[in-house]
Amino acid sequence: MGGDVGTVSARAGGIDTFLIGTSPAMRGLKDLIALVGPSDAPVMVRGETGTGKELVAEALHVASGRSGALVAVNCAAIPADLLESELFGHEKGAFTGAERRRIGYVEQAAGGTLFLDEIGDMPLALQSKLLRVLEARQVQRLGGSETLSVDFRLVTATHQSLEARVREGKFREDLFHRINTFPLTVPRLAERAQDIGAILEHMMDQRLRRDPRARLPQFDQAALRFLECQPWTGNVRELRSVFDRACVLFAGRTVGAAQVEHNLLTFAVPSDRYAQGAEDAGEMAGTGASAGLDPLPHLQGVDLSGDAKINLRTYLRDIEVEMIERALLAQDGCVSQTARVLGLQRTTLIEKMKKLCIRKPGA
Ligand SMILES: Nc1ncnc2c1ncn2[C@@H]1O[C@H](COP(=O)(O)OP(=O)(O)OP(=O)(O)O)[C@@H](O)[C@H]1O
Repeated sequence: MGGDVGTVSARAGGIDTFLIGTSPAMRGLKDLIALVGPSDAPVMVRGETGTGKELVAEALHVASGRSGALVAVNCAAIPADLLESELFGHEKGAFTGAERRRIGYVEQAAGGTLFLDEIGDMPLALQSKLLRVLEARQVQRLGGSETLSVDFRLVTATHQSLEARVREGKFREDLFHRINTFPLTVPRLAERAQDIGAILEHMMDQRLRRDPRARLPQFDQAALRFLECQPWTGNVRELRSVFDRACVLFAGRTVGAAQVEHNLLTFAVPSDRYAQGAEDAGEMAGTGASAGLDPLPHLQGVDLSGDAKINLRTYLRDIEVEMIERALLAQDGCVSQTARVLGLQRTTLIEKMKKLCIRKPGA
């Protein structure tokens, strides 16, 4: 979908083919979709931005078994003065510029589903009209005298608190109750982090379908664990942009936790992408200094060519201490999370902390 409005034709396969995830949070959501999908009652999909509310609307349409179209309208993206005629249609000559009859989205959704995204942004005057249409199941085009019966299933979505909009006088309470028969909340990505691997695979499949010769990045286990520990304030949309970045920066290569941290979560071009001569990351690690590449962060300023001696064991221990301390800080002192981020068993991390005299932050 995307954009202001779209008509979506039914997808082949069930909802599991596009609404990805088998975590308990996603399973709960899919069970509810299967339960309320076939009923005619209005559904309100809630959830933070980028959680997949539009996909849930699509899943509800598929689960409804309705043969008509899914018509998706983003109420925030259409200028307020146009929204009314876009939704309800108009007759020729209804207003200046109405050169021909227009069938509105409500009519287009007959026998199918009308998805009103960002319903909280709908102007108050239009809210009254929508309520009338929902109550009467009839619509009148602007400038028209005919009353048309319409049979559509309403799904709405919002990322804002409609209760707060009602309190502020910006959303009609009667409409709120009318459309809130089945509220469904799409969980944040951080609440279903275990689905990240499957969602990434799905994104890879989508890319391969578009371009069968695409060279895709491969996320290793440590990279996946690292991704699973992120806050994901932009939810799946943010994950998609990390994936898109990986497709450019690590096409056909393996992505580890360090690349995720340094190049994907905070955008930075990996040094071997703009240096000459390095063929892969392993080669870069081995020859970085001599090939004129940027050295790995911990080797910056270290001169291995002169007489200076380095105690490798002490050097590595310092790196280990620094990594553990930084990870503990980033994970608010949570040892289990820190162990996951570092790819260690919890007990191994505790042993290392004892041995290296590392305390939890604030302890
Ligand atoms: N469970 C999922 N499986 C696969 N892709 C997903 C999933 N959830 C979301 N996405 C993808 O994440 C992106 C954002 O999803 P979507 O537009 O549905 O979010 P939204 O909640 O409607 O966001 P907004 O509130 O900003 O409109 C889309 O590219 C969508 O395909």
